[in-house]
Amino acid sequence: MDVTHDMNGQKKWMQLPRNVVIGNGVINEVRDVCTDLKLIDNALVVTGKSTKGIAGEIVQDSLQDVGQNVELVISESASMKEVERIRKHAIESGTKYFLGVGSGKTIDVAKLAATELEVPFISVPTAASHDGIVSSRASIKDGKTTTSIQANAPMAVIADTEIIANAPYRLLAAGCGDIISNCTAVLDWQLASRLQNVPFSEYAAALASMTAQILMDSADSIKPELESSVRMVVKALVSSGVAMSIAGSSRPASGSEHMFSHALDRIADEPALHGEQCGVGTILMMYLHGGDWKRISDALKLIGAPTTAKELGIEDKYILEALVLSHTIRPERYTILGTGLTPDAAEIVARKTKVIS
Ligand SMILES: NC(=O)C1=CN([C@@H]2O[C@H](COP(=O)(O)OP(=O)(O)OC[C@H]3O[C@@H](n4cnc5c(N)ncnc54)[C@H](OP(=O)(O)O)[C@@H]3O)[C@@H](O)[C@H]2O)C=CC1
Ligand SMILES: O=C(CO)COP(=O)(O)O
Ligand SMILES: [Zn+2]
Repeated sequence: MDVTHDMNGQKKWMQLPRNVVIGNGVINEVRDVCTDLKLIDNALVVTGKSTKGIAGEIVQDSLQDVGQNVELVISESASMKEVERIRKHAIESGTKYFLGVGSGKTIDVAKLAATELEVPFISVPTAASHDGIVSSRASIKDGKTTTSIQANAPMAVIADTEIIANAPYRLLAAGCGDIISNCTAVLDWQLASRLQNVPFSEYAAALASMTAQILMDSADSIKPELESSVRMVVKALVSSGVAMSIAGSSRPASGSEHMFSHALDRIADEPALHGEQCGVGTILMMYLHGGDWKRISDALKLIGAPTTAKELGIEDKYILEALVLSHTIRPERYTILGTGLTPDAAEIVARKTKVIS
């Protein structure tokens, strides 16, 4: 079946970005892209504290240069309260479209505020840390709880490879972890389709898993400060985002390994980056699937992404607790975790895969 469903299983339109611009210096093409999309006035740039100076102000200035009214607002968290604050700001200033310029949190807040106001949204990532830069999903965090919400996909994605190559390499390596996690997400989806007859899209699943395989095959060419690496990762993130749009859910890119990451977000004192945790979660869940978990671990190592609790900066006890908690995170999403792991089973998987020692 290859129709798109929302979270309630109702049919809805498949949303894809219209323009995807990837390359060196393409931040200077933001205004041309906006003109092409007939977005000619009253923009709201949502950016982050550090990314304001890296890209937010460049976008604001270049749109002002062509006579647009552009406001800029800094977003510091991805909470619902923050979405509400920015939505109100947009209403008061007559915003006609949003640009999310920055990292994952910033893009999610801008994406959801734009969805609620039913105005276009343009994604301008300054890091390739996960596939939310292109997807029709927004992750909202309230306290320690993360909620994944269906939103409108960006109308355009403008990824400047020079800016992204200059971002801390840790963010790009995390993006690779998020892509590699498609391996177990697709296995979980196939399992749920066989056991519970959940809606399954062959096209979305094939695209998501092929994207992860290509990246793993090229793992030794992903290096810091290399624009060619950034291009490869951004294209893979776009493919993952498209797979989610085809599916109408995050199923092709989020399974048990993401549940493990969401569990860590809830319990760890200082969680690591989303993509880093998903990468380690993929090693663990591939072991549970009886698959080649070592290949996952080797690819992450080649890229320079964490493969152990120590490298994540998370205590072993939280890894074990998260493994036991993971199946409760999203009970409606059937995965290899089934009804859950016992504490002793969690310890075996974590030790065998060398995630803890
Ligand atoms: N919508 C979706 O489908 C998905 C959403 N998510 C969500 O995204 C968030 C995680 O996003 P992630 O990007 O990993 O982390 P963050 O959004 O937490 O960003 C990490 C840090 O990187 C900084 N940064 C970004 N770009 C640069 C740059 N070029 N140079 C220097 N610093 C930079 C940010 O600065 P600044 O302070 O300016 O922001 C921020 O401090 C979570 O809330 C997660 O739930 C995750 C996966 C999918
Ligand atoms: O992170 C995602 C895909 O990589 C989105 O998944 P969630 O639905 O788990 O938030
Ligand atoms: Zn993810």
